[in-house]
Amino acid sequence: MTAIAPVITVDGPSGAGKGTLCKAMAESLQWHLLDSGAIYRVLALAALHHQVDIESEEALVPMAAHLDVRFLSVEGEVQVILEGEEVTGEIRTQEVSNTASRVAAFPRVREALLRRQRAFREEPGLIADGRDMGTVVFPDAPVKIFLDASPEERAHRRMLQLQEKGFDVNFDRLLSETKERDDRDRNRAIAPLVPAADALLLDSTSMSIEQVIEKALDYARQKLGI
Ligand SMILES: Nc1ncnc2c1ncn2[C@@H]1O[C@H](COP(=O)(O)OP(=O)(O)O)[C@@H](O)[C@H]1O
Ligand SMILES: Nc1ccn([C@@H]2O[C@H](COP(=O)(O)OP(=O)(O)O)[C@@H](O)[C@H]2O)c(=O)n1
Repeated sequence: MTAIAPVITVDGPSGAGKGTLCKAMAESLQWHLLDSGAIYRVLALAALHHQVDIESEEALVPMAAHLDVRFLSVEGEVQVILEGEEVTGEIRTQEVSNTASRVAAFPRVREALLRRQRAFREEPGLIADGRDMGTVVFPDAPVKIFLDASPEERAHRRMLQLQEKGFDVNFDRLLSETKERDDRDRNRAIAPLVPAADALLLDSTSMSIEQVIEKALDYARQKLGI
């Protein structure tokens, strides 16, 4: 019997620090990384580029099934390529964030992306970042973490992050869009944002990045016996 590669799932709302934590864990353990949100973002961008109706599940499903996306690792950073074009920065705009959470609410769109996400599971292991990694995509993962923080703290982090990238942002608007997106992610009928029953809950509101990484790595090593 072939052993299946282990997975560490990290789910949580926008700005909780999932991407930062997953990157650090992948580097520390030398494991593969799946940024599932980037796949939903790329689908959203493709729909916007091709002027596909983002309210139409019918139109989105074939796009999701045939999405021409590649993730390239260049000097430790992941580049996102859609239909041959580099879109790493473009998928992080507020418009794409909001569109991503709309297209992600359609059951058949999610279904069409499942196999693609599971294909990232390879030896020596995978760190999977998203909303439903521990509940739907990798329910048998031996290590599950649900990372959270207050909406205000998350919007503040996202504001600093966007400002650093040169975007002009307004805190109040960011906070209301963050809350709106969380509500949509938490209340959708399919794969809602909810901690898996066996997930470690980590509230990072008053924790530094280093503290979060240390706590998560200690937990994962202890669970995996490595
Ligand atoms: N514990 C923390 N304290 C302060 N800032 C943080 C913390 N964790 C992450 N950040 C910062 O917050 C921003 C959003 O983090 P990110 O990892 O992209 O979140 P997510 O992937 O959950 O949306 C980044 O700029 C990151 O550096
Ligand atoms: N596994 C996932 C990952 C993302 N998503 C959707 O994709 C959107 C963007 O995800 P993301 O992880 O890139 O968002 P941030 O946490 O970076 O803000 C989310 O708001 C979700 O609606 C999802 O539904 N399921």
